[in-house]
Amino acid sequence: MGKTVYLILENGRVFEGKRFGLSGEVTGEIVFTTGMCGYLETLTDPSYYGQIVVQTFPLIGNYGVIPSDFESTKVSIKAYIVREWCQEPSNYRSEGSLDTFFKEQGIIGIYGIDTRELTKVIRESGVMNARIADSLEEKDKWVEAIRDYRIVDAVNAVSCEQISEEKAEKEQYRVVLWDFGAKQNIKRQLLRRGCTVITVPGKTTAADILALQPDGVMLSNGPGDPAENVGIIKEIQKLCEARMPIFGICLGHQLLALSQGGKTFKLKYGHRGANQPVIDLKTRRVYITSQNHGYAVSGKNLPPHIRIAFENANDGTCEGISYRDIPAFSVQFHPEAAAGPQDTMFLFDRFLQLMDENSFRKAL
Ligand SMILES: NC(=O)CC[C@H](N)C(=O)O
Repeated sequence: MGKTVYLILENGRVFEGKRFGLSGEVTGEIVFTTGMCGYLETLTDPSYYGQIVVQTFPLIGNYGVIPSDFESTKVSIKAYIVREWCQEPSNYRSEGSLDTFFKEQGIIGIYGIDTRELTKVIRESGVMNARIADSLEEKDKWVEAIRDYRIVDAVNAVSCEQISEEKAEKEQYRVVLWDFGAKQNIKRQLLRRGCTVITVPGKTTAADILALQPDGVMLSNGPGDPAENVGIIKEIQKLCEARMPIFGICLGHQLLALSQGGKTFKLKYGHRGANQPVIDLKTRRVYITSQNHGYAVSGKNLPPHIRIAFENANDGTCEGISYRDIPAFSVQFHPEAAAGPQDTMFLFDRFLQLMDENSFRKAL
């Protein structure tokens, strides 16, 4: 711990820091999140698969490691970059420090870097790749080599392998959670509302899902470029043709739009944090949301049956869609929060209403 280590950016910039967690060298896509708390939810969000995550908030690790705050069972990030990490966390729920946790999970950590300067570079140049190296001897080689790094086959890398079911205390609905790298708080919010949740792997077909006779399908968040999931997009299209009630979140929102003729594009540096304002275009009310995404659905040339329902108040990008001719809606932000504001939790209740209005299973 504390050994000098270098962060080499694709644009040639180098930052020097100190090690914690696992030793070793790694390449990844470097992104920053502005969340001031919730580092455990960030670390265990499978959507960060393949990425080197930078925290702009300087004090990290202060309340230790608390497994009940995890959003998945493992850490999918490539590496973690912080200004300062707390070596003696203080919290009755803590089960250890980040250093120990990173060694168990096989994660490389760097501290002592000017994360605000690093964030400014990413904001100005745009998202890029980076390499964590023990020396600068091969810097020029790596600056060239890391340009080719891409996050591919991401959903398969993080999705569950088997179907599993968790019963609600008082079952009112049966919902399939299509796991593209789902955050656990999506399942918790469904269970809390009387939904028995059947979690299925990313590679599941529409026919398999329909055979489970759900009242609705939740399309989960997840990592990578949405457009690479050609097979899943086709299966979602079949669910829409069967008029299955659908609620999509983040990657699920993007895949649903792609299945309905929409397009996605990569943002300059993404939206990641817990203070992203979105406008409900029907009520003009602004909600503060939790977000973690590098792609967005294009608001241009949308097919006529797709209506933008939420817009990002900072940059005007699409943050939510409702569909005119199918029982479906989706949002780019995270209504389940974890971490972040819970202003938009009501969307889970809107999903229950959608299932009531379309009573799919009862119609079978
Ligand atoms: N959290 C997510 O679901 C992210 C969606 C997608 N991988 C993106 O980066 O835009």
